[in-house]
Amino acid sequence: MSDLLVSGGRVLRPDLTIERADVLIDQDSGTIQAVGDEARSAAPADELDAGGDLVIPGLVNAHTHVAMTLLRGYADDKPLDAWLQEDIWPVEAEFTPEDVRAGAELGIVEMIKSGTTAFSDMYFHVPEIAAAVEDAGVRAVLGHTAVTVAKDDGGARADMQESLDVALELDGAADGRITTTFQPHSLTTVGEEYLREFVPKAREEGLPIHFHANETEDEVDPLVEEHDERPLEYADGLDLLGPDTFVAHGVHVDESEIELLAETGTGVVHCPASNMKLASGMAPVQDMLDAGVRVGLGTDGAASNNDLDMFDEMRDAAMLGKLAAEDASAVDAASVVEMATQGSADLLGLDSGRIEAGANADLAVVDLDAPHLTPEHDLVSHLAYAARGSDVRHTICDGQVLLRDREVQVFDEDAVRKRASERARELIDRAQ
Ligand SMILES: CSC[C@H]1O[C@@H](n2cnc3c(O)ncnc32)[C@H](O)[C@@H]1O
Ligand SMILES: [Zn+2]
Repeated sequence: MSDLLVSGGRVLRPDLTIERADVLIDQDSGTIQAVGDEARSAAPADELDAGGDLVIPGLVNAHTHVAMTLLRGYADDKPLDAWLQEDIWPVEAEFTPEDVRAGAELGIVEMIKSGTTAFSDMYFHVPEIAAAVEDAGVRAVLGHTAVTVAKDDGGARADMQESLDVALELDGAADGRITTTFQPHSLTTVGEEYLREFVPKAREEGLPIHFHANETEDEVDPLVEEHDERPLEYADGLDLLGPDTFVAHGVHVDESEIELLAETGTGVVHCPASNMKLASGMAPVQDMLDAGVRVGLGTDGAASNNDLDMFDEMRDAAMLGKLAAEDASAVDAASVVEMATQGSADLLGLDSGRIEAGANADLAVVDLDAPHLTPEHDLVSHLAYAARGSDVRHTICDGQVLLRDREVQVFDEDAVRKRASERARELIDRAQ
């Protein structure tokens, strides 16, 4: 048996208490074998020093478009609809499979370096993203995102079918590190007739569903006008809601929709940075938590954030949650740490996000030896408000060391950056 000992650190336990403990990992099964006294192994095959550090569950980015790293800083300071229609979609039409691979590798390197071990993605050329995930050793929930607007019937049906096919083909890839979702892009960009035809097929196949919902008022208002019901009521009528569904954003949800989310067990991925940058609005996160809605956290793509750092996202979620509730006690530090770990992992169906024997060995080790993390009154507060992705010293996923003393082990970081820069430049040249 091959084992790995993470030694000398303080460990964030599932109840958010902190304990001085070693963590023993079974690398063959990729799970945590023991935490604390039982973890002291006579001669582990490998050891990671966590002296003075905080060992936390690997962060889980529950909604992104990883290859959009190529568009970081390309189009800023516009609202969602204009940003997509005028800037993003015209360039995305030029993406080649190689571009998606280069963007995915860059995004994965960024996530590994900032302690994220799993992500849920919506994009196209998905086999390229899967190949990057396989090589990197991270976990991912992938899928092909279908859009039917501005397509003829044949093109629209082919796109919906591709979303089903990709989800069925890639489920379980990379030794089980890849799982999948069926992905209509949103309730306004996929026509009702296509949802009526394909959602039952996805349900029959037992596929989880991931889509954008209630992101902006400009999206909600025409849906209410057309269907004479709230967007999530419309979605429920199409069998889109349920415990196997998670929606991205959920900004403009009214009380009845919050109740519906809670009743149906539908998850919401809160994306605070993107919602602020595109001026989409403030999600009522504390109201959703109070109502028992399952809430996770995501960065959205790097073109609307503009990074994939989940520490930033925790801080943004706490800050924006207070503003939305007009209550400084709303969306507190513990809530955002839970959202970024167990909350997101739960939505994605992963046994990650908690440091406990039997769970997936997905961990990040945070170096606390920094002025901005001094003094140490409350380490959960530090995770939410003060720590940065660059404080991550080691990252482990599925029992394998992906980042050791801030060095990426699985990719040549410089080569990934160079390739992504070149591809991004050529892509923009082609699009103009
Ligand atoms: C067709 S692949 C996925 C699609 O989603 C686009 N996208 C990126 N960010 C958002 C967002 O906040 N709301 C809706 N759609 C978004 C991305 O550019 C791809 O085209
Ligand atoms: Zn998105």
